[in-house]
Amino acid sequence: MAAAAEEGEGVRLLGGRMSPFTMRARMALALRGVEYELVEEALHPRKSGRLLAANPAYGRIPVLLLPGGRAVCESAVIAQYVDDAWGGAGAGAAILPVDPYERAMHRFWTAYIDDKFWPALDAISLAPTPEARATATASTRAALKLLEEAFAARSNGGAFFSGGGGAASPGLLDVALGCFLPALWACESLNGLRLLDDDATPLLRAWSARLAATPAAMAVMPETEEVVAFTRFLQTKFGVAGSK
Ligand SMILES: N[C@@H](CCC(=O)N[C@@H](CS)C(=O)NCC(=O)O)C(=O)O
Repeated sequence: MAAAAEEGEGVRLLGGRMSPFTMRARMALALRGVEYELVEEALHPRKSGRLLAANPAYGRIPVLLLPGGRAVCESAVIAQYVDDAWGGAGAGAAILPVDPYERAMHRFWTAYIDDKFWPALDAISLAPTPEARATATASTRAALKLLEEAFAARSNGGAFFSGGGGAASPGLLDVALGCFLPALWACESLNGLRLLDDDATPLLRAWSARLAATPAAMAVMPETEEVVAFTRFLQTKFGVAGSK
């Protein structure tokens, strides 16, 4: 394991096992070989004082708590912090590419995933009407199409978005999109859809299977059935009728 960024008590991650953003942070920690404790935060019926103190800006999980009490919030920021803080001897492969343009591309597409792809995917299962569900499905497919093109451009024929001429380790963009795979598979199952398939998104479909088979993903991705049950719970909570 890589040495912790600071001396003292261990690294902790405030998060939730079913939270995709927590999965993103956990995959980054695993890729860098960082030892940490996952502290499960119950967001309902109210958030803990610990979470609100650690993330007063958003009050959201995940939050990385460093020895000494400092906190890093926002999953993409956490992934990049982990990359910066736990490099060096004994660390796992780098999460961001070395090339400045590729680094910029990883950050750009990570923001796109959070701003466009995830809200569209999330809206499919939580849509209040069949029309809204159809609109969200079309937006999700359009986003995946762009991400398919991004994969072709960034992977350079390699196994992951991180490309690098055959580099076999996932990077920022892999964990940024990969953390939503369990939700995507659950959405497919709940709504009788294929979102990743060999016709529209052959590269992403193959990538998704490769990423899910990595130790970093296997350690944190819940079974699809668990995510289906969690989505049904959310549908009930928000008073939304499922499509099946
Ligand atoms: N942009 C944030 C999103 C985090 C997020 O939405 N977390 C959810 C759980 S998956 C949460 O804390 N929800 C509670 C809330 O929004 O109040 C990140 O990347 O970390």
